[in-house]
Amino acid sequence: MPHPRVLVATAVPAERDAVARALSAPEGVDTLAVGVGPAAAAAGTATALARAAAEGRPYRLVVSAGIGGGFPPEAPVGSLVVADAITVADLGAQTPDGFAPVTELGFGTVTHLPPRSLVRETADACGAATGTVLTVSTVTGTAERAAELRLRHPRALAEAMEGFGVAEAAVLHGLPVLEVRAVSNPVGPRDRATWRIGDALAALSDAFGKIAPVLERWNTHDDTHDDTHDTHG
Ligand SMILES: O=C(O)c1cccc(C(=O)CC[C@H]2O[C@@H](n3cnc4c(=O)[nH]cnc43)[C@H](O)[C@@H]2O)c1
Repeated sequence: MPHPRVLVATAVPAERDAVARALSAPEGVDTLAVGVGPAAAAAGTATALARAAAEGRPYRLVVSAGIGGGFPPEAPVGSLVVADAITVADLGAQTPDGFAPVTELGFGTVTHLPPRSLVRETADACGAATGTVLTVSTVTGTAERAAELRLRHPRALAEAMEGFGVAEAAVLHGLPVLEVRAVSNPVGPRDRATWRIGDALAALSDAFGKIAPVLERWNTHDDTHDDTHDTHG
């Protein structure tokens, strides 16, 4: 069987291309645009993982990558964030007492934890901050919602729309997962004019030039902490 590979799942082709052009020896790392949002990300990633396994060339690591919103001041536009926790922020129920995550309702999980050693090595290689990256189905558009998210998730550095979906697919296949985000905009009041998508894509590409060797050599056995779930919401 050929050496198992790494799958990097992005939302859109522009992110996929930013990652792919940074890979000097792309034999071990595949890039795939799976669509925007957690459902498309989960479906696209799970399909790719299942197909690869059925063809006898399974993946050993899955990476969710792309642009994202950064919580100021810790994650300014143009900076990089590597998730040490991938948390879905809006999967639950609105109750008279506020938001209740699905875990409080007795279902599923809301957080996947990437392997510690992989987070550390990846962040060191590209100069990224590490913290929680939230997955949302609706891009935050007000200061009030940003504050609410930070109150609920004090370690959150960034939000995006795919990480948790990619992680669910990876865990289903028994694989470790990582999330890497290049910050294109602040999380807060919606102001499309402030989005720096080109700068973020350039930062994403630069980051993958530095982290590809880490991804290629990282071995699951380096870290056993890859399937622990935080149930705090
Ligand atoms: O409505 C807008 O103003 C707007 C402008 C440009 C792009 C969008 C998106 O919805 C892009 C979502 C896409 O990019 C990731 N992303 C980037 N920044 C954020 C964010 O602050 N919050 C959530 N997701 C973000 C996301 O992963 C999607 O793939 C909207």
